[in-house]
Amino acid sequence: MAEPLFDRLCLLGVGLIGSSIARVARARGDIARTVVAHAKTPATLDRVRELGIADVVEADAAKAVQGADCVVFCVPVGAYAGVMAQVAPHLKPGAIVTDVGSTKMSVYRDLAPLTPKGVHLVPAHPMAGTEFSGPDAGFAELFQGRYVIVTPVAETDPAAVEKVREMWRRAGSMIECMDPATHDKVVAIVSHLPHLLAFTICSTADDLAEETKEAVLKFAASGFRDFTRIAASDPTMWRDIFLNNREALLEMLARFTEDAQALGRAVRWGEAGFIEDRIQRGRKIRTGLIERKQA
Ligand SMILES: NC(=O)c1ccc[n+]([C@@H]2O[C@H](COP(=O)([O-])OP(=O)(O)OC[C@H]3O[C@@H](n4cnc5c(N)ncnc54)[C@H](O)[C@@H]3O)[C@@H](O)[C@H]2O)c1
Ligand SMILES: O=C(O)C(=O)C[C@]1(C(=O)O)C=C[C@@H](O)C=C1
Repeated sequence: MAEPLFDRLCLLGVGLIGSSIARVARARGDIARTVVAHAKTPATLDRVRELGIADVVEADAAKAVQGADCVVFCVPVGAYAGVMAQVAPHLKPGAIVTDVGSTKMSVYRDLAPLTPKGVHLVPAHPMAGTEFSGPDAGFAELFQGRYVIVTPVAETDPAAVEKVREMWRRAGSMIECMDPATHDKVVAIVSHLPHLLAFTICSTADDLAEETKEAVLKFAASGFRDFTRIAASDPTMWRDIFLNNREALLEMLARFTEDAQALGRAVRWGEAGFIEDRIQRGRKIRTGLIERKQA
């Protein structure tokens, strides 16, 4: 087995993503010698102890980061600045601070000004997840075969970037580097807008059920069900994502609205060719995704 990459890895937040990192680190043994886990609530801390997925479980964030050579923010992106304010004075000189947050410009905005000199900030985002949250939801294979986007900037230390890349390689992921603004645009269309649509379609169906006093959802077959899986995601996490990728999300929503209206217009005027073309494009994207997965 290769030497562990880190002596002490500290996870701030042990929900779906943090607990999956803890599990893969434990399963492999070559990511960290010691895994320290910090969470906000006593219930989560107790559960992490029961699950036995970390070597040290620490209620105090400042104590948790002490001596860690890598600290991973695994909390909702809206909590970053507050957590960093607690831990910054206690970070080891030369330590790497990385994260798993779904937005990346906000990470620079919230963490960079508080990061002590000599500590390396290397933001990252695993493109892997589920609709479940909390420490029980995690699993060691979550990152297997999935992309992780790392978003260094010109000043980022290349050696620190390489260590973060290697951590994700060992977790089974494929790594791509991207600038933070491009990242936020890409995820706005492939992740944030689909969630916004899913939350909205469920609310609309719910309103309709109230208006018609009919159990609309009783008749939901697999099309609507697919939306409800996404809509079951954690409210705090998604509130924070929407508010911290506001510009890119609103831009994609505006484009989507225009395109949806164009399709609506085609339906109104019976433009069969236009309608069929849109459906064909959807099928092509689905087929392409499946082919890429099999390749
Ligand atoms: N769920 C996904 O599919 C997914 C995928 C990729 C990235 N992410 C990102 O990963 C991060 C974590 O998401 P998750 O799905 O693991 O969420 P989660 O709700 O399962 O876990 C969040 C954890 O953070 C803790 N926490 C919240 N506020 C805190 C605070 N102020 N101080 C300390 N701990 C705090 C919670 O107690 C919990 O342990 C988010 O930033 C999210 O954007 C999520
Ligand atoms: O699979 C899911 O349920 C997810 O929502 C995962 C998903 C995504 O949209 O693809 C959600 C947010 C993350 O930042 C990355 C991945």
